[in-house]
Amino acid sequence: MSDSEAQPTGDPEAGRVPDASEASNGRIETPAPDAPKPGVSRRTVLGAAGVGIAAGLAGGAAIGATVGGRGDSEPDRVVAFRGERQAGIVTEAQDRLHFAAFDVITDSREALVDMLKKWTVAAERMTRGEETVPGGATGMGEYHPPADTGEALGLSPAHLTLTIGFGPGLFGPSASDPGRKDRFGIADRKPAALADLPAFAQEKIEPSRSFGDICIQACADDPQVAVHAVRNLARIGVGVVSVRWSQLGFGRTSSTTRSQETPRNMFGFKDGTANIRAEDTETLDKWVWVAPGDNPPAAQWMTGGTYLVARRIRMDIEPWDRANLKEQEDIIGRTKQSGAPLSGEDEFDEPDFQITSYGTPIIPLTSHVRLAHPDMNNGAQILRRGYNFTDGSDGFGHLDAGLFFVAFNRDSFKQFVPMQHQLSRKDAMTEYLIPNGSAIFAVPPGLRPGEYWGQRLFEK
Ligand SMILES: C=CC1=C(C)c2cc3[nH]c(cc4nc(cc5[nH]c(cc1n2)c(C)c5CCC(=O)O)C(CCC(=O)O)=C4C)c(C)c3C=C
Ligand SMILES: [Fe+2]
Repeated sequence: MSDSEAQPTGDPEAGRVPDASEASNGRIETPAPDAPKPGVSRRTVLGAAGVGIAAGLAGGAAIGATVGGRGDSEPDRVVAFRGERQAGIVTEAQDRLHFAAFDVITDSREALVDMLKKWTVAAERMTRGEETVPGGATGMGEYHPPADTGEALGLSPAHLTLTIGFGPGLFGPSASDPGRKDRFGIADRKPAALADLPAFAQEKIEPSRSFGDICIQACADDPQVAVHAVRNLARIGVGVVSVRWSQLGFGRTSSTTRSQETPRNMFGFKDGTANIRAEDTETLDKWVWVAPGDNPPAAQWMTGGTYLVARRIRMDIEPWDRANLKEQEDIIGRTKQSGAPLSGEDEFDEPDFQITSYGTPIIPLTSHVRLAHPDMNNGAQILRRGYNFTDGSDGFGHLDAGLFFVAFNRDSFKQFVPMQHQLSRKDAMTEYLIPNGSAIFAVPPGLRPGEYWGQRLFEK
């Protein structure tokens, strides 16, 4: 975050976020002229400025958007904010998550759109490792609350991605508020696939951990960068939105590019082996991205987008830890050491569900991988992008640990929902799981230059 941009001044207008009246034709003009160019971290500019070569450096760098949208080869760790898709979906999964769901607390469409414009400016800046506004943390004068909270000053952009989604409640009645009106005149623009998730067997959904009108998924390789981003968006949104619930995640439980090692979940098993990857473009088109034919003209704003399902799944790790290794492996359907299916030898071997031993399937009928596999789900696939969590203990001697499950799919009611029904009824792992948070959001496509978050939804 920039000290170099800070222009110490007593002028309260200096570096403030432009408001809606300043944006011509709804376009957001994002980069401050003196801001580091994409691809140049705050730290780089700071160092370079010290020897007087900042301008040359800033002019020469480019965004490091690789196939997963993340520039691992770039030392500066910036993921492109704009593009055909929102970042944070096929972007190589970062190590940390701060996910926040907001209630919209105003009935004013103008106030909501104004906030979305401000959010866009701040979000794009933060993904570049900049303050929400130039000089926001310390450069706005002594007598004004800083426009950036400051805890990311000096930190790398850390591959921060900010992904926005809109919940069913934004469009009128929903599970969180069944009596709600169409406050923003957008009910006709609600896609059919943006409906509340049904109840599933064995879950204990807590409304205070569920639903939401808008979500922000902040992923980064530094937890402080992700938390700073959500905190500052919440601060900018005061009076328009309030945080309904949020979740921190500390270790990814999926891989989203072929170059990533498969991580492990809180059961100690490799998780993400059979996930869809950024490189699987045909599979993504089939199972993740919304196509023009999926929606009527009023909901075309979702074309190129996807639907995000979030589930907070507490894992009963203490009883799990007392289960023997064979029992654990039979529940998952893969070996703990290598992650290979019980029918194979290597992690990436295709599971063979036909093989039996003494008449019993080697991959048990109640195993997780069998029941979640496309063969058992009419071919359906989903892109998983979840995180581990531990939120202290429950007061009864157990860790409140689990998996914050995030999945992206083209139509949750044809993909996630039937899969989840099957798992919650038959999966042996269910005995160790307590899903207690649940939400669905429509995630629009990425932004073109000058667009703001939600523009295609709110502007006809
Ligand atoms: C409804 C969808 C799914 C939920 C909810 C879910 C929860 C969940 N999963 C694990 C651990 C593993 N899952 C694995 C594979 C896997 N899981 C799902 C779907 C849901 N999981 C799918 C579609 C798949 C892939 C199936 C396939 O095609 O083979 C695995 C195996 C490794 C891997 O492929 O990722 C593990 C391990 C936990 C712990 C959990 C809830 C807490
Ligand atoms: Fe799973």
